[in-house]
Amino acid sequence: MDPNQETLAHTALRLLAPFWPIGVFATCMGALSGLATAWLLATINRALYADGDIAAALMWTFAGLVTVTLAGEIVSDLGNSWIGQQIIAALRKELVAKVVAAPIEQIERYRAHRLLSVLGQDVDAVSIFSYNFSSLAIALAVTSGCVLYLVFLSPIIFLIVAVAIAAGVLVNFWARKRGSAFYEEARVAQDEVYRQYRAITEGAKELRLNRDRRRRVHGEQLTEAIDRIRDMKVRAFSIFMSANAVDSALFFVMIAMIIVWQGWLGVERTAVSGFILVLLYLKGPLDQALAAYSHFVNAQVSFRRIAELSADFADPESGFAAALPTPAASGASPGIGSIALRGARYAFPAGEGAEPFVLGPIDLTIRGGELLFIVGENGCGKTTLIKLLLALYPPQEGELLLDGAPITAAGRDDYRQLISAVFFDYFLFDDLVAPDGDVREKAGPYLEALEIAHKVTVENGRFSTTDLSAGQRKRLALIQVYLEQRPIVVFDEWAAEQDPTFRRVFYAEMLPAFKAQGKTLIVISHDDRYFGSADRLVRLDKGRIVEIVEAPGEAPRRGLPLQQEEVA
Ligand SMILES: Nc1ncnc2c1ncn2[C@@H]1O[C@H](COP(=O)(O)OP(=O)(O)OP(=O)(O)O)[C@@H](O)[C@H]1O
Repeated sequence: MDPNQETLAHTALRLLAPFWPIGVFATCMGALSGLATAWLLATINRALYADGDIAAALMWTFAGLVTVTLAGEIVSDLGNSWIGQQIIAALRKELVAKVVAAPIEQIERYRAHRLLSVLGQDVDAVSIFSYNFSSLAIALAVTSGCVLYLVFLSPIIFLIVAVAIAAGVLVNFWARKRGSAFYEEARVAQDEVYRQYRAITEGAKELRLNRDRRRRVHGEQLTEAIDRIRDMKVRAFSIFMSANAVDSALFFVMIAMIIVWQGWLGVERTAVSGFILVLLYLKGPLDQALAAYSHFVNAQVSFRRIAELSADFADPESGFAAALPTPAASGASPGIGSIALRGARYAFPAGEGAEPFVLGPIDLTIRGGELLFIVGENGCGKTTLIKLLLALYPPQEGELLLDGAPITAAGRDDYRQLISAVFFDYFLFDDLVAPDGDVREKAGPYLEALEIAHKVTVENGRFSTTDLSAGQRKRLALIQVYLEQRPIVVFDEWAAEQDPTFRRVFYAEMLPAFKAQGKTLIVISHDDRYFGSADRLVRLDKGRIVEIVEAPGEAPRRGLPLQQEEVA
């Protein structure tokens, strides 16, 4: 295992640290309850053998011990459950914080379905264990109290009990090893289930149109993965249930041995009945503890996944402190001088049997206030280039400069706050965030101008609906860009879903209007009809800049294919 990865125990202790006083108190109360239970059983045993009437003092002892037992159990139960929930909440927050602060390439590599599977299912598995933790803690406390009483009653009989306990521990150790392997396999199948959940929700339309694919996704891939989880969990449960059965058998064999050997061992009858009373009482808490144990093994498997995610996302991007104000929030955003890539190169990791895609080396200076189009065939690297320009991917070689100064790792997040973007695979947030003022008032004129005011209003800072056509949804994404008032604006094929009229409005009116405000515009486009609207056009091919055309609207073609060195 990776040494950086924490074990379940380490993490539990780390997360438990802030609550240790309550934890110690709850555990002490549980132990007190355990001791009181043992004492209670001893009192009952004595009362059974008492001559004549039971003394009032004994009754008071009985009542007092019942009160202590119940109070201890309740306090311990509440305390441990509360701490369990605190730990789960802390774990959730810690993981979410790591994902939010992780470099974008890390999230892309990890894949959404695996991420959701860990954040959902694995955290839930640990959570279920934490619910059971209090019963486990109480059972252990009660058992410890009872064991003390048993040693006091008869050390010789206790030896038999100790041998049986040791045998039980060995059986459970074996069960854990076998059961854990099955839980592990079930966990692998769970990733596949989450992958297919995305397919049946996000690919719902396609699945309705293609019966063969539907059969494959539903009837084969998903069903097989679900069945595999069921089979593996049933096998794990069978192992744990078999271990429980062996433990129960050991338990009754132990009682039989005590009864049969009592004469030979020369133990008093009160001690024998005390033993049997305590052991029969203990059966309940022990069964509870064993049930919690299978949840514990499952939680351990899930926790390994959580630890892997934690380790994978261990290096946050710097400058992510939530308290930092967004630079653009401090008033109207000033224009920028230039953004430049110098010898910048970015390569994706090679896929199986495929050459890795390499962008660069790129030398490109974008002047402040210009309208730059990035064009080229599918897969030539346009989106990768803007991810470099947006500091979403750090260049593996070369550098990104703003006004001539390199953007360091620490400055990346600040730099990104200068940019508004609508990506091709954008996410439409239904709430609006603006640096200042009332978003309702501010968004109104844009809703009108974008011709969606009859469909959408802004209520309490949110769009009243986002159930719109693809083109209309993209117009809503544009409203966020208007409200952000940032000096750099990036559009990745924004107009792809727009009707011809609105496409023209975008290129002929909206882009020039942004430019008139002094914004620097980077636009990825396949709309060659409108390439003439650009101040400059950069053409990419296979990850390299092959052409830069100045004022493409002024002449049919002024640019010539360039050598890479000439492109700066
Ligand atoms: N996350 C990724 N992992 C590995 N390779 C990737 C990844 N994203 C993109 N690529 C590769 O990088 C190449 C460039 O992709 P990019 O999205 O930059 O192209 P593009 O020019 O924007 O294409 P399009 O016009 O289709 O949007 C692609 O050929 C693809 O194989």
